[in-house]
Amino acid sequence: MKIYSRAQIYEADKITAEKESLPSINLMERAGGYLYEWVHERLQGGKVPIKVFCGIGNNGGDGMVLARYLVENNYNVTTYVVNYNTKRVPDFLEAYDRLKSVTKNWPIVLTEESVLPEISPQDIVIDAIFGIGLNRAPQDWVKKLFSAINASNAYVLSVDIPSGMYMDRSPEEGDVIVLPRFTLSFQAPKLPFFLPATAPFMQAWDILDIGLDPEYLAKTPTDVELIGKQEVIQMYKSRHQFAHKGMFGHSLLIGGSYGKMGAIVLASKAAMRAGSGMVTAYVPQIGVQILQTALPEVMAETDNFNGKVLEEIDFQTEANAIGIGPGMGTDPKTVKAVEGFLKAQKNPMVIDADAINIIAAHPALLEHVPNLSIFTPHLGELERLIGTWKDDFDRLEKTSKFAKTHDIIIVIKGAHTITTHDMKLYINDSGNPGLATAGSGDVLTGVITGLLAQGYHPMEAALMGVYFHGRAADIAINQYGIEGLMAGDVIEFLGRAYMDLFAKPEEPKAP
Ligand SMILES: NC(=O)C1=CN([C@@H]2O[C@H](COP(=O)(O)OP(=O)(O)OC[C@H]3O[C@@H](n4cnc5c(N)ncnc54)[C@H](OP(=O)(O)O)[C@@H]3O)[C@@H](O)[C@H]2O)[C@@H](O)CC1
Ligand SMILES: Nc1ncnc2c1ncn2[C@@H]1O[C@H](COP(=O)(O)OP(=O)(O)O)[C@@H](O)[C@H]1O
Ligand SMILES: [K+]
Repeated sequence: MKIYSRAQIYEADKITAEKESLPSINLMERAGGYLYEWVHERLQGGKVPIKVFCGIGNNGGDGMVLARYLVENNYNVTTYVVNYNTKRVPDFLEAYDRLKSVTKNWPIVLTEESVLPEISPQDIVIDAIFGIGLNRAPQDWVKKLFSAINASNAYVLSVDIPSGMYMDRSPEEGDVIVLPRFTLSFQAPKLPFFLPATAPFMQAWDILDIGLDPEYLAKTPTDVELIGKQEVIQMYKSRHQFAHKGMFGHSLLIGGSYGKMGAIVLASKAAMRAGSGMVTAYVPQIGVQILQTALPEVMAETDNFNGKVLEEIDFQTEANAIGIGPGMGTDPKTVKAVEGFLKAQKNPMVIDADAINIIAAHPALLEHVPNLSIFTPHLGELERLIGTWKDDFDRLEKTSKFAKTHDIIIVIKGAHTITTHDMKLYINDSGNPGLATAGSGDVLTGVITGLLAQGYHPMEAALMGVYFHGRAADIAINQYGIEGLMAGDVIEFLGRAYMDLFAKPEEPKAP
């Protein structure tokens, strides 16, 4: 699914109005109408007090249209104009007039001088104060209103985006954002819905299709995409009946050290479950027995030393894809081995954990990393690789520039893992906090390596791998719960994640 920028949303709005030869207020009427349908479906005429807070821009206009529908349908509504600016926009004014024409209870105008209204926990609050147009810090009295809404314990429904949330920067000290129970966003999700500093405000949300011009939406390329089941289905290649293991590639997982063999065991097993025809693990001698006992399906290769860490990386396996890093450590002998290894590589590979740390500490090695290699850092590893950042948006910009400069793919792991290549961002839509457990990153490395070995393009392997990893965890928590989930369980559910691609949605239960 495409995620549009603010400029693209405004453009879509303009083009839709032009194409339909309708005044832009009609789009606002449509948006407000859909908001009303959503609310009405849930309240069914109930007399709960509804407080609609409207700004003076188009977001406020949407709120005004909703308020008018609520008034016309005899709901118990009080409407407020949060008059934060003298520049009331024309469509807002029109919607405001239309509301005033249907009721004697005109909206209450709030300014800096006003006493803010009491909001009780039984109220429903509609937050239509700021939408995607917020571009500077609101005045203190407006922030006080946001705080009062948040402190009220009322059910808060935000229109389009929680007021106070910016489209292009994370909150800073002193910023206040409305914390809604639900957000109804128009047409498509927005980037901040997925970023660590702002996603916690999006506890629950849905998209309202307000009919922006489908042609414009379809043909406009976006810098950001959301990757879910539909996108992964397009990349998936099914197997034919006469397939044999030689057709699905040989994965080589390099890593492990004394006390950290589990990481490479997990990665190797995950590569098998992801469908790699064969898997070999290249580990220090100390780890061979552990690996062979844990995973009879996986072959082992080892170095010619007898230490606790890898001291050389020299293998016979003719691998279709290599994943390096899990449990490997950063011993100086291993660093030397990685240097030698990287200089000999030509094909894209998966670079994780200590392999990232080694490259971060020896940036000259980057020039030997094959193009389109996939780095899978968590935020700590990413910072070592690219340096610090100001906020979530700055991190995305710096990471995508770094990936572009070195022609690599970077998978930024987190609650919403974001993959970047060629200045584009791909946000993953699967996964849950059950994955916040030791070893789940190692599993991801194995899955991506296994997909790469099967001949998927590195971008497909990265996006599909991240999706399947998260989806497997989503299915697994039905059995293990979020707290109970372990990395090894995710591997056991990878097959189910594949099957789920084509699973029919459950039939609704008979009444
Ligand atoms: N486009 C679409 O497809 C559709 C959009 N729709 C709706 O429109 C919403 C976007 O509307 P919007 O552009 O009018 O912006 P909104 O958030 O209402 O802010 C109003 C203005 O406030 C100003 N301002 C900013 N920060 C400020 C501050 N701190 N303190 C004081 N003032 C501040 C700033 O103007 P400025 O003063 O910078 O000129 C800004 O323009 C969108 O979220 C959705 O709900 C739907 O109707 C249907 C289709
Ligand atoms: N709250 C969360 N929601 C969804 N996925 C998560 C969450 N926390 C962690 N993950 C995922 O779990 C994995 C953790 O990887 P990593 O930090 O490398 O763990 P480890 O080093 O223990 O293997 C990543 O794929 C990350 O995206
Ligand atoms: K809002």
